[in-house]
Amino acid sequence: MNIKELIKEAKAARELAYVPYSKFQVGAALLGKDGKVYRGCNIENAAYSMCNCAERTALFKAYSEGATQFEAIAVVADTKRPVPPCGACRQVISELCAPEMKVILTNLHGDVQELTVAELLPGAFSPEDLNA
Ligand SMILES: O=c1ccn([C@H]2C[C@H](O)[C@@H](CO)O2)c(=O)[nH]1
Ligand SMILES: [Zn+2]
Repeated sequence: MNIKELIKEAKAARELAYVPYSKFQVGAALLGKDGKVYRGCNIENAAYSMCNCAERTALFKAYSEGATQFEAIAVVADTKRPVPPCGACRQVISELCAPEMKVILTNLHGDVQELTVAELLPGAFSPEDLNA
């Protein structure tokens, strides 16, 4: 699977977003090293703080099925610039994905920004910080 195909997967995931409050649909597609794709959409809740982003939906789906090694994640939304993941997702991605993994941010206009997990959240709080 190439980047273009992974973006297509993210767009398909976006169509399933449950967003009655923000009406802001986001899709993600996480490519496992085994070639499997884990799609994720954002899922909101009337208790707003319970909303879950597309990126974390995809990652939690993968981990819950035993997949922990990934090639890339693509994220798409209808934004002017390639959609920037929120701080919570940057933190979760930093811990659950390798620092050199590709992060592909895009939008419906076809703008694409490619970076690595390490670049997504410099100075992330990490498991090592728990060992005083
Ligand atoms: O990268 C992002 C940014 C926002 N959202 C979701 C959270 C909420 O449901 C809606 C508006 O913030 O978009 C994502 O899923 N991913
Ligand atoms: Zn997020």
